[in-house]
Amino acid sequence: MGVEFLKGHGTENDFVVLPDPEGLLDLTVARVRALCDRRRGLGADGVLRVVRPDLGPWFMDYRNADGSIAEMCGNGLRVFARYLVEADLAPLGSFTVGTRAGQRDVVAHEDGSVTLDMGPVRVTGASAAEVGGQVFEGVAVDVGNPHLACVTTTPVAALDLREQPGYDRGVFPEGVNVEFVNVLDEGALRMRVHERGVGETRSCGTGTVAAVASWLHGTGRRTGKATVDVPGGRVSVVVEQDAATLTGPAVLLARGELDRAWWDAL
Ligand SMILES: N[C@@H](CCC[C@H](N)C(=O)O)C(=O)O
Repeated sequence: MGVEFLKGHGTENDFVVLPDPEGLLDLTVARVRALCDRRRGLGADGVLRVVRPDLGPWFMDYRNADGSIAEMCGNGLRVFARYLVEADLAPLGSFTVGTRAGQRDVVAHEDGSVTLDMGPVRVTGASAAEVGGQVFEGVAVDVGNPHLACVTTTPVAALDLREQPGYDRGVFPEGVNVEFVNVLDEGALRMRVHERGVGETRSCGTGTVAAVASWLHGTGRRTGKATVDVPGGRVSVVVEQDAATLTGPAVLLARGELDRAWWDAL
């Protein structure tokens, strides 16, 4: 028997989903890297292992494409929730999923979109990123995982994000996801992101929440809402005093089996 997989994406942030309810898969760094490689594997920004410890809530075991572990993934959690519903493992509507950042309530809608409780969002201080010699002032934002969200008037489309943006390793010892944000209008943002453990991606759900928190912070507010346009589509974010929600699409596009010999040889 091969290893069951599905492929999905949320605003083109794409994932390999590995159903593994009993936690039997040995998901090594080498296997994650091979799965995510766009030439020698299926290709993805990350892996979502679907496990159910002790028959409690389903748990999203998220890995970045380089094999590193991250606390939370907003786009991945929408895809994860969509998989649970399509596999009849969770109902349409509300249920809870465990993540390394804590339990998250999700609402799977009939149209395929998913709304996530993103937990509390905290702006923890000022910092800066550097791209091509240009310095971008921003703020550190904790969305369960670390972000440096920089609101700028430089058009984000003009940035070369092929390399890791420079950042202060003293502020972000575990690495950081870096967002560049343009304000299009009140409540309408555009964002590009360089993700820790991946590189530039077409979207980052936690990053969009950080972007909205950063924009609000810069205008003297702690709460508010915005749409965020990313290269892969659009999501909606609401930031409240001690909570935030993220709504956006979740797509499953393929399912199949990994060749067992390929998997075992990794
Ligand atoms: N793409 C994700 C974030 C994935 C984790 C991130 N790269 C990290 O290392 O923190 C999202 O949609 O939130």
